[in-house]
Amino acid sequence: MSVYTQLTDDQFAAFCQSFGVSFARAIPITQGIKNSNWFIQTTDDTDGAPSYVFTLFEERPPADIEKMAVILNQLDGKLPVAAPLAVIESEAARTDNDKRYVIHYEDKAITLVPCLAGAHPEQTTQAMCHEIGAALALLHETLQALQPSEQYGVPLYPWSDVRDRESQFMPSDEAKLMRDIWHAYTQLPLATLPKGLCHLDMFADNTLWNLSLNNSQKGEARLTGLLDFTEVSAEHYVMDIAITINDFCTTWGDAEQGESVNFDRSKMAAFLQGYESKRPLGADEKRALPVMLAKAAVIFWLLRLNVIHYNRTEGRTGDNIMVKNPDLMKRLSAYHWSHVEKAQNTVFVLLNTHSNTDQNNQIVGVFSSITQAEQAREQLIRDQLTPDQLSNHSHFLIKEYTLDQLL
Ligand SMILES: Nc1ncnc2c1ncn2[C@@H]1O[C@H](COP(=O)(O)OP(=O)(O)O)[C@@H](O)[C@H]1O
Ligand SMILES: N[C@@H](CCOP(=O)(O)O)C(=O)O
Repeated sequence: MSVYTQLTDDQFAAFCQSFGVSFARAIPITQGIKNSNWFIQTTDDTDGAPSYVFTLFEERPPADIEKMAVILNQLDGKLPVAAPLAVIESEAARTDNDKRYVIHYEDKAITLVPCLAGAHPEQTTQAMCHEIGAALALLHETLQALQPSEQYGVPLYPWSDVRDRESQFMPSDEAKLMRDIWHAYTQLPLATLPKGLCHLDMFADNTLWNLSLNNSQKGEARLTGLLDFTEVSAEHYVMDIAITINDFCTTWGDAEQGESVNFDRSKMAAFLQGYESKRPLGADEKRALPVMLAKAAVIFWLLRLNVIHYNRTEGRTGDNIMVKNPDLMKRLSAYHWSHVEKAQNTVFVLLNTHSNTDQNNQIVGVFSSITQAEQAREQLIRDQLTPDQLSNHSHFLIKEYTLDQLL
């Protein structure tokens, strides 16, 4: 559980009053690792269910949280988000265009948002991956209205500083893995990949779903909440896609399960289908995805090491501090990187098995991806064959080779 700052009931009551809410009880929230969160019951909550969530932002400065409030208001009505309540101002202070959503406590921002229904999923299904894919695409599209995006997003965290600090203490193979992935990322066409406001932390535990037994059995869990917009920044959409895929499409094992990390490629296909139902991906985004998946896992490997670093240096200890296991993200990075390396060492050879010039198969072309080889085969068939020959083109074969097989 993460509650870093302790507040008295009198403080809660006064802060809630600023938002026009009559405080009855604060219940610490057990999830979350960045901020202090409480469910708030009001004096009108006779059934005991809390109406609001009170957040004290431990890291982000109040100016960033004001930006987050604008973003949430932009998404409100399109996606299931909890937009912050406005501060009740005196008549003299209030102007229509000047609503405030944040109050301050010791230079930290506080917001009060409606409590959304639903629960965090312990497991995901293909249908849920499809739905979150569509929701993320809608988020990307909707936030395009806020321009220039850099002005609405918070600055990206300086992950390369964390990498430099942490990689000094890593075994050399882990530091090499991180370095190789980072290098491959810098080789992507970063200047031209589409960019805009991204959530950057859309993990399953930042989403809420209607998971009633009936719905789960029928595979009909519905998305009821998108949470934690503190990291929204201008970034490549494909990075946001990779971050979300990494969590939704992976089954994370705990210590008893040997900290296993099982990535499910059919869930990823469902996610991408959902995403593309709202925003089709460009060919360059698709090509970048395997490296982005590895880079996204590296970022969260570093993020978790960074939380441990700050807990240590700031003396934050105790039962109410939750940490997430960096090693799981390290394993996911290694898994994705092994796919990138395999793809880098694999070629797809298009062969004409009915060649007139030789008894052997004739090599028509060598391609770095199966898609390119298939496109070339289709083009060849369209260019060379008459319509009645089209049905019989099975002599064009595509074979997969590793580079060392060709030497
Ligand atoms: N509007 C909300 N409705 C319901 N639950 C919420 C809401 N906001 C936050 N929570 C709960 O609080 C937890 C922590 O919130 P989050 O914003 O993820 O905190 P942190 O930034 O510390 O990670 C969430 O995982 C969720 O369980
Ligand atoms: N989702 C991240 C870290 C941020 O945690 P949150 O609970 O504050 O969303 C992770 O899993 O490492």
